[in-house]
Amino acid sequence: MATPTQYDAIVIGSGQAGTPLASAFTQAGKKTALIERQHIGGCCINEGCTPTKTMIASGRVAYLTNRAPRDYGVHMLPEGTPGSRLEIEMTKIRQRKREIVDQFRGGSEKRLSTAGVEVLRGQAEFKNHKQILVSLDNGETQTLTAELIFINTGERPARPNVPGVDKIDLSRILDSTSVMELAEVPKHLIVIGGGYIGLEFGQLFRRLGADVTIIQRASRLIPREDPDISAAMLDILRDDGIVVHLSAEASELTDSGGSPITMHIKFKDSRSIPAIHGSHLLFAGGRSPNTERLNLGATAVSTDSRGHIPTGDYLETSVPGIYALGDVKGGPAFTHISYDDFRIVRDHLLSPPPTPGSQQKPRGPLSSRTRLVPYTVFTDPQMGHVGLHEAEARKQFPNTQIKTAMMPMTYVARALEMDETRGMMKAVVNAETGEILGFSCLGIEGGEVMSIVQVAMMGGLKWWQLREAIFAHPTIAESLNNLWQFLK
Ligand SMILES: Cc1cc2nc3c(=O)[nH]c(=O)nc-3n(C[C@H](O)[C@H](O)[C@H](O)COP(=O)(O)OP(=O)(O)OC[C@H]3O[C@@H](n4cnc5c(N)ncnc54)[C@H](O)[C@@H]3O)c2cc1C
Ligand SMILES: NC(=O)c1ccc[n+]([C@@H]2O[C@H](COP(=O)([O-])OP(=O)(O)OC[C@H]3O[C@@H](n4cnc5c(N)ncnc54)[C@H](O)[C@@H]3O)[C@@H](O)[C@H]2O)c1
Repeated sequence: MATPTQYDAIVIGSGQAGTPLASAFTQAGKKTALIERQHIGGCCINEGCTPTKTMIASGRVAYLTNRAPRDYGVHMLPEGTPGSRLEIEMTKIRQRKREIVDQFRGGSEKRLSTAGVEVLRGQAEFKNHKQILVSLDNGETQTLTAELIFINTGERPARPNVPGVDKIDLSRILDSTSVMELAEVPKHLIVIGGGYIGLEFGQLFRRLGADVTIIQRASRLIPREDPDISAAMLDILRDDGIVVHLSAEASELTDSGGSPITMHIKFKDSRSIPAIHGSHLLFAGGRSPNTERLNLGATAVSTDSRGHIPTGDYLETSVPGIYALGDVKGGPAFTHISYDDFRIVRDHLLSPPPTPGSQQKPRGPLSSRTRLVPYTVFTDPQMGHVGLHEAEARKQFPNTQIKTAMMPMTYVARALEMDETRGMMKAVVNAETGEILGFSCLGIEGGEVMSIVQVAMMGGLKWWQLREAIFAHPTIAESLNNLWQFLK
């Protein structure tokens, strides 16, 4: 048997943490191997954030084009004549998406090559807690060994588990990756799952002209969010013409009659509706971790009931020297959190970059437990959130007076001027100290508004300092002066 090749560090998976980590280790003079079985850059660049947000940009143009004559007095002539209607060129939308993905992936590949990282293309699995076997794409195998091993293998779409799904033509059953490769707009897209993926794609395809029905098992959409936000999101999607069934599950799928997909729906209460018919089914019911092919049984690395790898505050697994970063550790499943996992590991195992003018680290000791977690759902309007939701704050601080401020976007001058008044803002504060504990903005540019409050939270500003801050007029940000009048 060939002697294993010795490295200082092995990174499995070229996700949002593994890619910069491999570069940082190599640049620190450590012999590092990065093993990737599919695309450099992982999910975000290839199948997640980048392609979805590129296509969602087309959806917004379609939305505004539809509203242009009615709401903004903007006309494209000739109009009102037979044949004047919005036409969607799905292949052009898809091509734009492919080009942006290629550009972003190429950038990642170039950065790795410039850093001098040794990239192995193939599938990695553990032989023991210090050795990795790689089944290379060229059919050969290679064994590597290192004192430090980093798992950044991410997640993949969970398989649809609806009875009858195996009888449906496979080209009609889509996940978050294949739905972006459609050459035509589906006639009627049935979306299973009312989480971020279901909402972003459901709204996109509605805007491109599809009938869309969302079937959500939970009693509300985006159930991890504040109930007030979920309710406002439901209003927005219904206003867009999307049919939403809550507390509902597909009980059976059949391929019958003129429609390719017939779905029978079971509600948690006594409601019943006739079967619905769709042209395509998008399964957006969650994601599963890529751990089952890692042969973790050859190590003592623990996994939870769903296959995620739990870690400590500094991302070490149950085995010293083996770390897990990104979605594979069980969330929060966001690109910027995976990237921050890279920062945490870098700062603990390599020297952190110096902070100009100070001996201190930029954020104090980095840890996955103490960080603020912001995120944005790219529906339109966006839903940006940072920190605690009201219920979380009340649970975490039972003996503290918690107050909330809720303001509809109809109170925001800039939103009125733009005729984009759907949604609301909600802030959660410690009423005794003035500390801002959490903030959500479901509204036009909600992600950007949230980021302003995030920076205020990072700087320890009290809510009244935002009330008195001078913001340029008329920005959406200036509504952070007015929000606090609703505090109770
Ligand atoms: C449709 C969609 C939209 C999204 N939109 C957003 C968004 O707008 N904003 C946001 O913050 N997040 C978004 N996300 C989530 C985001 O993409 C992930 O949180 C992010 O990519 C972090 O992933 P990661 O670093 O854990 O690993 P990943 O990016 O998933 O990379 C893991 C890599 O490991 C490789 N791999 C797996 N197993 C092995 C093995 N055994 N051997 C070798 N290689 C292996 C895989 O091929 C993959 O390249 C979205 C996700 C989806 C699906
Ligand atoms: N903008 C962003 O940041 C963004 C966008 C997309 C995805 N993501 C990340 O990807 C993760 C996965 O997203 P997701 O939307 O797939 O998962 P999710 O877990 O957020 O939502 C899935 C939803 O589907 C429902 N569901 C599951 N099985 C069902 C069934 N059989 N019938 C009806 N409903 C069912 C669940 O109740 C749940 O609300 C997110 O949690 C997020 O971290 C982020």
